[in-house]
This record gives sequence, structure tokens and C-alpha cells, in this order.
Amino acid sequence: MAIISTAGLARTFQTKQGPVEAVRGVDLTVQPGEIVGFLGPNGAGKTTTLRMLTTLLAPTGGAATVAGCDLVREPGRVREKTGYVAQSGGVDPTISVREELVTQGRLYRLTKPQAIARAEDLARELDLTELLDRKCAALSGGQRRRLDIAMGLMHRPEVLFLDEPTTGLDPGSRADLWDLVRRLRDEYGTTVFLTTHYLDEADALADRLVIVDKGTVVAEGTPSALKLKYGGSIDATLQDTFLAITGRSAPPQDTTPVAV
Ligand SMILES: Nc1ncnc2c1ncn2[C@@H]1O[C@H](COP(=O)(O)OP(=O)(O)OP(=O)(O)O)[C@@H](O)[C@H]1O
Repeated sequence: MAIISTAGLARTFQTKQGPVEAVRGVDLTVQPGEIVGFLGPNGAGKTTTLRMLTTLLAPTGGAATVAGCDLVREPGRVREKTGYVAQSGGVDPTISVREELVTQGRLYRLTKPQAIARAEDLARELDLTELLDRKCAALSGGQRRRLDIAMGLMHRPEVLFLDEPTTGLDPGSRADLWDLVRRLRDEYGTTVFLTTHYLDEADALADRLVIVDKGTVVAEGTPSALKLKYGGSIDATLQDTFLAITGRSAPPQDTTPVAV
């Protein structure tokens, strides 16, 4: 059974300048344990879709289930089973990494000893152990990103949504994050749904790509299948494939990675 299933999922924003159809009827099916890359040009509707699938934003049309729960009727259960790491997470700069993680665990109703143990496990997995007693304000950009991800994993979600998880990370930290995503899937069967503008990341990490443009799905398939169908050959680059599908190049890559 699909772990994410959407039919005609839509969101229109009402603005002073008139309605903005950010997502116009997205149909998606994701199987348990899949790593899906959700790609598209700037403004295609990726974040809006993620915010709906994580119950942060109500759809204005269509229906969806996530981890067997209806998005609109059972938002609390969807939240229990999903983790969301937004583009910029909100951490409290005045408290320590450990306190931030334990507080997050407590919000998900872990007991205090469970939350402390989970925080230490995740710190180990995300290379944060030596930073556990450091104030969040004193973390580098890359360390902050790893903390954001640890927070999204405190309740061991069945589905993890990552919005541009490696933007701003240096190459070594990106590779570590890819390893972590693969381990989550292999060891815990976690389904991972991630947006990224790094086409090499999508190519290396995702089992399947879903490409959106102007609020609708315009192509989907394995990276190789998309290269063959749209790029003309299995050896085509994903950059050329993306260009063929959307008529636009992928947005410029972040060329100034932060140190961790
Ligand atoms: N709260 C809002 N009010 C009005 N329009 C919005 C709102 N949020 C998003 N939009 C518009 O909806 C469209 C889709 O935005 P969204 O952030 O989902 O795109 P995206 O694919 O995540 O883009 P990016 O790659 O730049 O992060 C854009 O045109 C955006 O301006």
C-alpha cells in the first residue's frame, strides 16, 4: 500500500493581486521505503506541496493520505508519523543542542529518559555529540542544518520530508547526509521525500524523481528512465534532462558552502 497518495492536491493563495495557484492538482504515489526526489524550477510548488503533506498548510482542493492517515481528517496522526525539516528551521538560540532535542522529543510525548537517550543516539548518527552542550546560537550553518535534521527524526517518523536538506553544506557534510538518508531507509525503512536543486544529489540519492512545474507533475520516473525518455540517452546528464522537461536549467547551485 502506498505510504503517500495524493489525488488532485491543490493550493491556491488569495492575494491582493488575485489568486495564485501554487499547486494545481498534484497526483503522487510513494511506496514505503522509497527515496523520492521532488524537483522543479523556483516557484514550481515544491515547498507548498511539502507544507500540505505535513499538515502545515490546508489544501484548497484534492485529497491525500500520508502513512495511512487522511491529511485533512487526521492531521494529528499524520504529524505523529511524519518528520519535516523545513528550509530554515526554528531553533531557540539560547538553549543547548541537547535541551533543544529533548524538548522536541517531549513534544512528541517521549518520556524524559527516552528523549535523552534518543537525543544522544541521533547526535552520534549526525556527528553532533561534541556539540550537545553548546548553545544553538553558537553553531555553524552546517551544524545547524544537522540539528534541524536531528529534530525532525526525534520521534523516528515513518516518512521524512526534507526541504533542500543540503543547501549550504560543504561537500563532506553533503555526502554524510546522503549516507544518513540511505541508512534511515535501510535500517528503519523510513520513506524519504526530499526537494533539492542539486541534480547530482537527486541522481545519487533518489530511487525515483518527480518533477513539478507550474504546480503540476510534468514527469516522473527513475533517474535513468527520465534521462532515456527526455534526455535522449541513459548517459544524458540530469541537467539536460531537466532542461528538456521544464524548458529551464536547474537554478544555479550554491557555490559558497559553509564550513562545518
Ligand atoms: N503564502 C503565499 N502567498 C501567496 N503566494 C505564495 C505563498 N506561498 C507561495 N506562494 C507562491 O506559490 C508559488 C509556489 O511557491 P513554492 O514556495 O511552493 O515554490 P518552490 O517550488 O518551493 O520554489 P523554490 O524552489 O524557489 O523554493 C510561487 O509562485 C510562490 O510565489
